[in-house]
Amino acid sequence: MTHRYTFLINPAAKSGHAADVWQELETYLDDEKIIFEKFESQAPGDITKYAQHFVQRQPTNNQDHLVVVGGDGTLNEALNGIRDTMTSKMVPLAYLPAGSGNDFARAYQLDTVPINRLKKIINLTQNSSLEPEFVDTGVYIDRQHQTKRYFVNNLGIGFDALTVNLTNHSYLKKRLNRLGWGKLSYFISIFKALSIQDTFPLEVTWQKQTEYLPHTYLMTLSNHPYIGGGVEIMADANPRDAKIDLIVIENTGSTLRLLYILKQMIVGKHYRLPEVHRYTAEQFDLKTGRLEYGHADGEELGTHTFDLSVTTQKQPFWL
Ligand SMILES: Nc1ncnc2c1ncn2[C@@H]1O[C@H](COP(=O)(O)OP(=O)(O)OP(=O)(O)O)[C@@H](O)[C@H]1O
Repeated sequence: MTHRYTFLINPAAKSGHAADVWQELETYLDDEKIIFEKFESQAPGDITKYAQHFVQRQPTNNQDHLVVVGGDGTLNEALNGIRDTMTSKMVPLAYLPAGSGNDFARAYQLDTVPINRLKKIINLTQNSSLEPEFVDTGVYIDRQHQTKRYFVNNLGIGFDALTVNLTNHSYLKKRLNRLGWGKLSYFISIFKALSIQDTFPLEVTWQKQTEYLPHTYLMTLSNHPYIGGGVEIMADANPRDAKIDLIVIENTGSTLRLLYILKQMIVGKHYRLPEVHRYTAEQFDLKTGRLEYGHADGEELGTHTFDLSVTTQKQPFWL
């Protein structure tokens, strides 16, 4: 039976580098006479719509494959698209990393050389003895806005969300991405965020326990160890255990102390510090008491107080 591929491409990922990646892939697909169709996003939100459309029209055979080309934000959009639809179909996702952070690719050790990754996806999907792997994705209900959304990597409130916001709006990001120094814009934003971010009260409830953390600086929920393009914030987070991992870092002292905590985080010794709180559970309820930035997979959630219920759901991926 013939395999067909639907590619959802975000040409704007990595400040336009993904468009070049796609050109190279398209040439290969044509040369190899692989049957495919492509949908290139014109604006944020398009990938979600294309993914919904794929699920709605997908016949019940497993010869039709959905491949996402872009960064973590693009993958987030695709995941939300396939889950938004009312159908109970579980659509496996294939992902070809072409973004700046690529934390999903890092977590699952995906090949980041585009042609190699494409060949792997074709191999995986055409080998009838292989199955997609079910791994954890985060699902959160925003009680204030009555919405339900999904994330592939992490959801953050406070310092890392502010850093995401500053990076996304940084004029340097584009330039540095073009030079291949995309990470530098993230580091510059970290320093800016350090001078802006204040602490906020957070209430964490899990397994019938509640903890109140009045001086929260950073709060990250994650399916796997990485945030921000390779910062190993929770080395022991397991993306296959049907549990969600949470880290909260409080700031009760000076900026110097904060820098020390962040430095300890980079070398993986932060868990032992009293300001660092680490949890793993099947479900969390989280409430913040001040206006804060939020993000999910680097996609901005706006600035507001948060009242979230977060758990995990398995999603099949061609890894
Ligand atoms: N055609 C488009 N033009 C502008 N922005 C787009 C377009 N299509 C999608 N987007 C938006 O581009 C943003 C960035 O995408 P994405 O996160 O995939 O790339 P990235 O930021 O380079 O990579 P990473 O998240 O891995 O660091 C997303 O918010 C997405 O909604």
